[in-house]
Amino acid sequence: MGKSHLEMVLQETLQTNKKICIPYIMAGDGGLDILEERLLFLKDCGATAVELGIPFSDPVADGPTIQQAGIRALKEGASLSAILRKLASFQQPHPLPIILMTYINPILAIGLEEFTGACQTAGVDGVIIPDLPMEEEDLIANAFTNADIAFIRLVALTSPLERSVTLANLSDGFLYAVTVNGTTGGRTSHQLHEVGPYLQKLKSISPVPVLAGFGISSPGQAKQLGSFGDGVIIGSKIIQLLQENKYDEISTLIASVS
Ligand SMILES: O=P(O)(O)OC[C@@H](O)[C@@H](O)c1c[nH]c2ccccc12
Repeated sequence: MGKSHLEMVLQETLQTNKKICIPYIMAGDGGLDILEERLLFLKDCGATAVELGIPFSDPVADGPTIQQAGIRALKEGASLSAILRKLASFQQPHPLPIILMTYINPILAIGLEEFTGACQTAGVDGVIIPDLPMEEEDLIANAFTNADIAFIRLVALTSPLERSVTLANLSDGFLYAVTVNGTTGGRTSHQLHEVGPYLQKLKSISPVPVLAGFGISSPGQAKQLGSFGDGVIIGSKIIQLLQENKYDEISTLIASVS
């Protein structure tokens, strides 16, 4: 596979000695009509790419903030198909690369081929599927490779080294390093004596950039965790600040990473 749009944008950021910041928002939270505006806003804040959550009824990896955002989005009628149709209606290329974060069920419900085709039409650059174990990914991974969609793998603090190496080598675009044992959501601190060496180790073995995610909720944390690898992903805090209309704080949080 040639270098994807996502890979190029990430590389450009790192080449200018900046860290990568990928905010996560829930598609359809606040209605799908404000999605385009939010993408532009995040771009203006200096985000490198955006991780766009697909609301799902059984979000096993998510804490309360994202669960609530998912419930709001589902009430607004947001579904995987509706979100892909909406993205397809925006001007392309999108202001920044779009990575869908979806559980596997919604993909299987619309069908793998239908999904990859709709992602291409919608200008989706990458996909994260947190409940698809490496052992069961073959069919799906091949479909993404053929469609030129980056399939981003996750590693956990508890992943044995050998497994992390395999995942890092498989991962397209970047490697998502989960920095807590638990669900998504803001925490005031991380176990840095454990997380620091974990991120540094991943960085030393990974051919793609390593991004830290889960529990980052302040500029200080973002800077600190970003410094061990290539950048960070911030979800729950961004969702909370959007909900409170605290746009300046979002801007400060994203700017703190680079
Ligand atoms: O919300 P946090 O703690 O900042 O974590 C990032 C996260 O929101 C986003 O990447 C994400 C949302 N839901 C997920 C499920 C699994 C893995 C990752 C995610």
